[in-house]
Amino acid sequence: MSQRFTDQLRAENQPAWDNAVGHRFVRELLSGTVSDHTMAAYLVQDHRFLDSFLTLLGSAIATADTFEARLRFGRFAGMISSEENTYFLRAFEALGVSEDQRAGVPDTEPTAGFQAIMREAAATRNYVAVLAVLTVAEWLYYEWARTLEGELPTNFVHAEWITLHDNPEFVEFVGFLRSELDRLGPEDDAVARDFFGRATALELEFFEAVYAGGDQ
Ligand SMILES: Cc1ncc(C[n+]2csc(CCO)c2C)c(N)n1
Repeated sequence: MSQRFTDQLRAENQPAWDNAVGHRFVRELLSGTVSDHTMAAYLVQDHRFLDSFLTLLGSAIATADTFEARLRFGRFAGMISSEENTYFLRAFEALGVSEDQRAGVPDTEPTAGFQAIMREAAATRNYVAVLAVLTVAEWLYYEWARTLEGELPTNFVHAEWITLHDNPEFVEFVGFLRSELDRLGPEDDAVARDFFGRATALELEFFEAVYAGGDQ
């Protein structure tokens, strides 16, 4: 059997993919040893990621070529607008990060880069471009979350960030995204490769940026 299109894309983007999945931030998160300073720096940036991500999901709803896919994206958009946003707010409270403090933190370069690529993919009105960015963002997160060995960390800020990315609904959604990109990506190969590659590089840079400021 020939290799899945999404497996080819991932293979083409090693080692960036593997370096993101096995990043220091991921290792510290899974073992519950990530410092509050680092976790707060990460979550402040990631909360902004979520905003652009919803724009991209809106574009997926608009450009998908089947009713079933539109329904699937619609359900997912509802889920992340409720449960996931609540996680961020509870985490900020537990970490003692106020709304004013958050507002005073500038976007890191990878955060700005992600916002730009998500807007760019959405503006193409090309379902393949949208799928390529969404697939990286979801699949790569599932790939690190599933590497947990043993017990979840006791701190809910750590534990919930892991279970959000490794639970049956999420696994099903990653499978759906991959099958959509496997189905349509080969017809628009250059676009799929371009967006997939750039999004993977940004995922690695996003983790790197968390440690760039020192004082960890
Ligand atoms: C830089 C960055 N990349 C990917 C994700 C993963 N992600 C973003 S939105 C979303 C949907 C619901 O969880 C998921 C999985 C992230 N959080 N931050």
